[in-house]
Amino acid sequence: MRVIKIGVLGLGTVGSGVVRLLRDHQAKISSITGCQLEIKTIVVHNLTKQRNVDLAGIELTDQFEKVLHDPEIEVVVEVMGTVDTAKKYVEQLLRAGKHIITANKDLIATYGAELAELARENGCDLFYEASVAGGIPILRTIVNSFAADRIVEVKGIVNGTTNYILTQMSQQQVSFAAALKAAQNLGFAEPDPTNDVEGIDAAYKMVILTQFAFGMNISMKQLKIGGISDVKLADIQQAKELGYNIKLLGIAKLIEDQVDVSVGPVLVPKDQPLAAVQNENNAVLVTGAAVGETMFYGPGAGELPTANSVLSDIIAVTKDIVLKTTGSRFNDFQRDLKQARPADVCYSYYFSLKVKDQPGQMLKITQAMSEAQASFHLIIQSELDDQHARIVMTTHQMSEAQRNQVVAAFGALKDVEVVAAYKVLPE
Ligand SMILES: NC(=O)C1=CN([C@@H]2O[C@H](COP(=O)(O)OP(=O)(O)OC[C@H]3O[C@@H](n4cnc5c(N)ncnc54)[C@H](OP(=O)(O)O)[C@@H]3O)[C@@H](O)[C@H]2O)C=CC1
Ligand SMILES: N[C@@H](CC=O)C(=O)O
Repeated sequence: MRVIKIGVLGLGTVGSGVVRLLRDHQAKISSITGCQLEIKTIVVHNLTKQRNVDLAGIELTDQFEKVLHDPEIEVVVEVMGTVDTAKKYVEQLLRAGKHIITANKDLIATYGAELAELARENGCDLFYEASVAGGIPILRTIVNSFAADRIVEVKGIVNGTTNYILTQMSQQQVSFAAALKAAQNLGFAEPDPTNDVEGIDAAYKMVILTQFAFGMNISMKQLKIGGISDVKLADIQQAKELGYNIKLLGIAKLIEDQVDVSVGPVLVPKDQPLAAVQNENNAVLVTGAAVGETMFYGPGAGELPTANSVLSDIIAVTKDIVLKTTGSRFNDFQRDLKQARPADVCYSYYFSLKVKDQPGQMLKITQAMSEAQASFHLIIQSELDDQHARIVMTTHQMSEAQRNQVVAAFGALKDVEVVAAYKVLPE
C-alpha cells in the first residue's frame, strides 16, 4: 500500500484532534484512499509543553525546516494560526511542492487568492474546509452541490465562541466575561479572543464564503463588521420579550448583481431556524435561485469537529495525488467584485437608546426618524434609573443610508446615547 507522509504545523486544539482522528480512523481512511496516511513530523513552538495525545512514531520538533526539507513529506497541515509566519511557511512549502491543508481563516481571508495562485503554479493542492464553520462541510458543498445554481444569499452563525457567549448570557444570565472564559477553556476561542468577540473571525469566514458563493474577492476593509462586546443583557432580554434571539450573524447577499457583506448582532425571530442554534454550534443558510433555502448545521469549533474537516481535506489531497490531479483550485468561480450601495441595502432595525429623563425627548427621537423618512413599527419606553429612561424601537424596512442618518441624528441629540442599532431578520 502506498504510504503518504504528512507534516503538521501546530499541536494545539486542532492539531491534537488531527493526530487523534487519523490514528482512530486509520483503517477506514486506508480503505477509502488505498493509501496509508502517516504523520511523520509535528512542528510546535514549545517543546517542553505537556501533550495530551499519543505521539508514538511521530517526531516533535520546533524546527520548521525539518518539514520543509524532508522529501518524504508530501502533505503539510497548517494548524498553528498567525498570518505572517503561516504565510511565510505556506509559501515556502508550496514552492517545495508540498500540498497544504489549513484551518487558518485569517491567512486565507487575507492572502487566499495569492496562495491559490502559488499552489497552482507549483502543481499543489491548497484546501481549507476547516477554516469556515469548523465541523460543517460548507465550502466543498458550495463548490460541488451549488455549482449549477445561482446563490443569492449566504448567511449564518459562523463563530462558535460568540454564539456560545450569547447563548450563556441569554439562557443562564452568565456575565459576558465568565462566558468568554468558559469558551476559552473549551478551546473554541482564538488565541486572541478579540478576533472572536469583535466579529473579526466571523468576517474572515464571510470573506471566504463570499468568494465561494459569489466568486468575488472582498477584503476585510470592504466589510461592515460589528461584534458582541457591547451587547447588553438588557437588550438580550428585551429582544426575547419581543420574540427574538440576538445572534452574531454574517450576511452576504446579492442585490441585483452586487454583493453586500456584513457581520454584526442581529435580532432573529424565534421561529427562524438560526434562532435555535445554541452554544458553539454554527449554521449556514445558503439560498440558491433554483434550490431555495438550505441550512447546514453543526459544531463550528472544537477539537474533533474541526479535525474532521481537516481530515476530509487530507483525503481529498490523497485522492488527487493518487489520480495525479493535484494543482487545481479549491474554488474556480471568479468574477469582479461589485458592492451594493448603502441606499440599496434594506433591513428593519432595532434601536435601543439611553435617554435622560426629561420632557420632549420622545418628540426629538421621532422627529429624527421622520427626517430620515424612516418609520417605526413599535416603540417602548421604560425606566432605567432615577435620571434615565430606555427607549427601544423596532422599525419598518429602511435603507442602510437611512439607518446611518438616523443613528447620526440620535447621536447628535443632547442626552441621548445609542446603545444598540441592530438589524432585524424578517419573520
Ligand atoms: N480551535 C478551534 O475550534 C478552531 C480553530 N481553527 C483554526 O485552527 C488554527 C489552530 O487553532 P487552535 O488549534 O485552536 O490553536 P492553538 O492555540 O490551540 O494551537 C496552536 C498550535 O500552534 C503552535 N504554534 C503557534 N505558533 C507557532 C510557530 N510560530 N511555530 C510553530 N508552532 C507554532 C503552538 O505550539 P505550542 O503548543 O508549542 O504552543 C500550538 O501547538 C487557527 O488558525 C484557528 O483559527 C479553525 C477552526 C476551529
Ligand atoms: N474561534 C473560532 C474557532 C473556529 O473557527 C470560533 O469560535 O468559531
